[in-house]
Amino acid sequence: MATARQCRERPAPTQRIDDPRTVVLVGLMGAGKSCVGRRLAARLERPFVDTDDEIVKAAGLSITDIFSVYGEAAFRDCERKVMARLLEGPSCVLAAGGGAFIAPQTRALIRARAVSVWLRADLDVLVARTAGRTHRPLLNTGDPRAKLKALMDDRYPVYAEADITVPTGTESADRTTAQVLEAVRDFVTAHPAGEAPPA
Ligand SMILES: Nc1ncnc2c1ncn2[C@@H]1O[C@H](COP(=O)(O)OP(=O)(O)OP(=O)(O)O)[C@@H](O)[C@H]1O
Ligand SMILES: O=C(O)C1=C[C@@H](O)[C@@H](O)[C@H](O)C1
Ligand SMILES: [Mg+2]
Repeated sequence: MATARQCRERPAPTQRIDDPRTVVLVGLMGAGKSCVGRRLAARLERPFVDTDDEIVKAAGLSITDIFSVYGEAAFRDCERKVMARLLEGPSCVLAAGGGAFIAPQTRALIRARAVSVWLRADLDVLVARTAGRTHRPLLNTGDPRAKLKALMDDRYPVYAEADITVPTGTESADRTTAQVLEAVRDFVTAHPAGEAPPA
């Protein structure tokens, strides 16, 4: 079963990839963008940056408070600006917020400057991984499963535009990280930086 403990496993050996692009992880809440992103950064010996943390720092408020005080539209505005700043900065592993890739201008920037990885999980996995946590305002409803299902229907066709898709389920976070690492290595070999992104 997926548990928070899996994020504290001992990291595997480092394995750098000689490619200047930032690796951006996208996917729904609970997909593992933060958990796998942190591990991937350690393995690639790159800085790890989490968009949600950067938004909290910039706003001086928790995500829950940004939603409740200013509303979701203001949060999305902040998210777009923070993503643009991070994508202009030094190469890193970037855990995007769950909705970041849905904004067309953010998606275009990611496509131009980064390698994107969709962590694709099914509904049961997402429900299990997000259960009992209160820091995700979109899921603080009477029926988080229904909300996740609605978001899947809206967003999965968009996440599918990512350069790479890695399925994630009941395997360990280390295992997912290893799969992402291998997929990124294959992608940058097939599509070197400086070439036009694949159609
Ligand atoms: N194979 C796995 N890969 C990633 N996370 C896993 C895995 N197995 C279990 N988990 C657990 O699932 C949870 C994933 O949560 P995480 O915060 O990383 O998701 P997220 O995609 O960053 O969500 P959000 O969009 O809300 O920030 C963590 O508690 C992690 O320990
Ligand atoms: O999927 C989303 O829209 C969100 C995901 C989180 O990462 C946060 O960015 C916020 O809770 C909204
Ligand atoms: Mg996260």
